[in-house]
Order: sequence, then structure tokens, then C-alpha cells
Amino acid sequence: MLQNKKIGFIGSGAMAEALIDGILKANLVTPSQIIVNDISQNRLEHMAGKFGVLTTLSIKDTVKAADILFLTVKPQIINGVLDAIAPLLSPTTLVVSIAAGITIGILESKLIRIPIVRVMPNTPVAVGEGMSVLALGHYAGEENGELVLTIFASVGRAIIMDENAMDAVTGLSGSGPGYVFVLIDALTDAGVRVGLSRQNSLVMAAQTLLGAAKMVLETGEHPARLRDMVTSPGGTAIAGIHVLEQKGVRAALIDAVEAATKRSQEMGKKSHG
Ligand SMILES: NC(=O)C1=CN([C@@H]2O[C@H](COP(=O)(O)OP(=O)(O)OC[C@H]3O[C@@H](n4cnc5c(N)ncnc54)[C@H](O)[C@@H]3O)[C@@H](O)[C@H]2O)C=CC1
Ligand SMILES: O=C(O)[C@@H]1CCC=N1
Repeated sequence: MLQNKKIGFIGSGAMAEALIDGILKANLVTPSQIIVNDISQNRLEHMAGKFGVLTTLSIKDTVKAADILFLTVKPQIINGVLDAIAPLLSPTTLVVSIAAGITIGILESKLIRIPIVRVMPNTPVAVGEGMSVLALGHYAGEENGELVLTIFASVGRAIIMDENAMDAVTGLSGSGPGYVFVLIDALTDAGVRVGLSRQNSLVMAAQTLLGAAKMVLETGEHPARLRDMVTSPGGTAIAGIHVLEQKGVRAALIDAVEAATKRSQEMGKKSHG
């Protein structure tokens, strides 16, 4: 499906790096099919060294070479990038934007009649365990959707949803790895506090999250039922869970997702103004 296709990236920061890492590990494309653009020579050298991909400081060369063009710059500068690429795009170039908060409406107002797919991935695409949600623009056909779905499904789970879910998706799965890394770091500190080595504690914390997440996905059981299986009457787990409930961890997580969702909504509004 992607044979002979060139994939361009405008912006080669954290998310572009995670995505390229994942699609190369999945053998979806070869490094010579990827061309990466950035304003930072250091970033380009890093990407060429790590992946063997083609790199260029020229936005024009990237746009001209790409059959599929990923916009992987910060939302705050996307308007300038859209202005720069608009006159260079061929009508058949498929544009994939992953910029948080930037709506298909904003993208299509600058890129007239161009097939666009908006995606909210997350950094675990780097290890083949990403969660990506796609929304199709008005000029993106079914085959465009399938192509982008193939790319993101090769690096984790990928689904197509209505665009109006995107801010919530950004608050939950897009930003979610950030929350989980905080949890793993805190659990590691906790292990150290009760006398474990930091090295062992980190592995135990991360593997525990991984295992619990896998159980939810593979058994299809409600997490509350799985939690009940851990809590023996008068035992250790319920003693720990009691503290989590007292400290409002559940409400804190709900508030975190809500705050990130609101921030995504604000970013879209700002960029439109
Ligand atoms: N980091 C994450 O977990 C996720 C990020 N995103 C989205 O991905 C996009 C990129 O985010 P990150 O990779 O985290 O940001 P980043 O700051 O790590 O990378 C952005 C890159 O763009 C480059 N850049 C700046 N101006 C440029 C220009 N005019 N032309 C070409 N390159 C330019 C920068 O030098 C930098 O390397 C954002 O829109 C963000 O909303 C989406 C999902 C998750
Ligand atoms: O923090 C951000 O704005 C980006 C979008 C989703 C995750 N990181």
C-alpha cells in the first residue's frame, strides 16, 4: 500500500521521532521513503543519525517530494506552516495533521480542496503501542482514510471518529502518556520509600501498569471487577486503595483530562483568531 510512496514530515520533534521510530520498526516503509524537514539543523542530524532518513532544511523540497505530508509542528506555529505549504502542494498530496486543537476547518481554510486527515496519536507509537484517533476532512476519500489508518494501526490501535471528539481524545489518550509517566515515577519513589532499589522499583511500577492495562484490554472485564480480584477482605490492596480514595486520586485524574480537553479547545480558538 505504501510501496513507492514518500512520507514527508514538517517538524521533526518528539512526536515525529516517535512516529518514525514506530513505522520503521513495523517495516511499513524504508528510511529512504521518509523525508524530514525542520528549522533546526541539530534535529535533522539527530534524525538522520538515528533512522537514516532523508533530511532537509527546505520546506519546499519536503512538500514536493511527499505523497503523504505530516504536519508535526506545534499548533502555535501551524498557521505560518500552512501559508508556506499551500502554494507548493499538489492536489493529490495527502496532508496529515497531528497538531492539537487545530481543526479540519482551520486546515481546509488554508489548504483549499486538499485531502486532509486530522489525527491525534500519542508517543507510545514509538514502541508499537500507540492510541491514535483519525478524523477525515471533506476532501479525504475512503482510500485516504484507509491509508492513514494503516499507518497508525501499524504502530498501535487506531480508530476513525467524528472530529467533534478530538479535544476529548487529546485530553485522554493524546496527553495521557504524560499522566501515566507521572504515575510510574511516583510509584517508583514509593517503592524506594518502602526500601526497594530504584532500579527494581521502576521495573515493578512500569510492569504493573502494563500488566493491569493488558488485563483490561484482553479480558474485557470492567476495571472495578479486576480491582475486586486484587482486594482480599481486610488485606493490603484495600488498605492502599482507601488512601487513594481519601486523597481524591480518581477526581484528580478526571480533572486532569478535563483541563487538557479545555486547553485543546482553547488552542483551536486561538489559532483561528
Ligand atoms: N508530544 C506529544 O505527545 C504529542 C504531540 N502532538 C502534536 O504534535 C505536534 C508536535 O509536537 P512535539 O513533537 O511534541 O513538538 P516538538 O517541539 O518536540 O517538535 C516540533 C518541531 O518543529 C520544529 N519546527 C519549529 N518551527 C518549524 C518550522 N517553521 N518548520 C519546520 N519545523 C519547525 C522544531 O524545531 C521542533 O523540532 C504538535 O502539534 C502537538 O500538538 C500530538 C499528539 C501527542
Ligand atoms: O501537550 C500537548 O500539547 C501535546 C498534545 C497532546 C500531547 N502533547
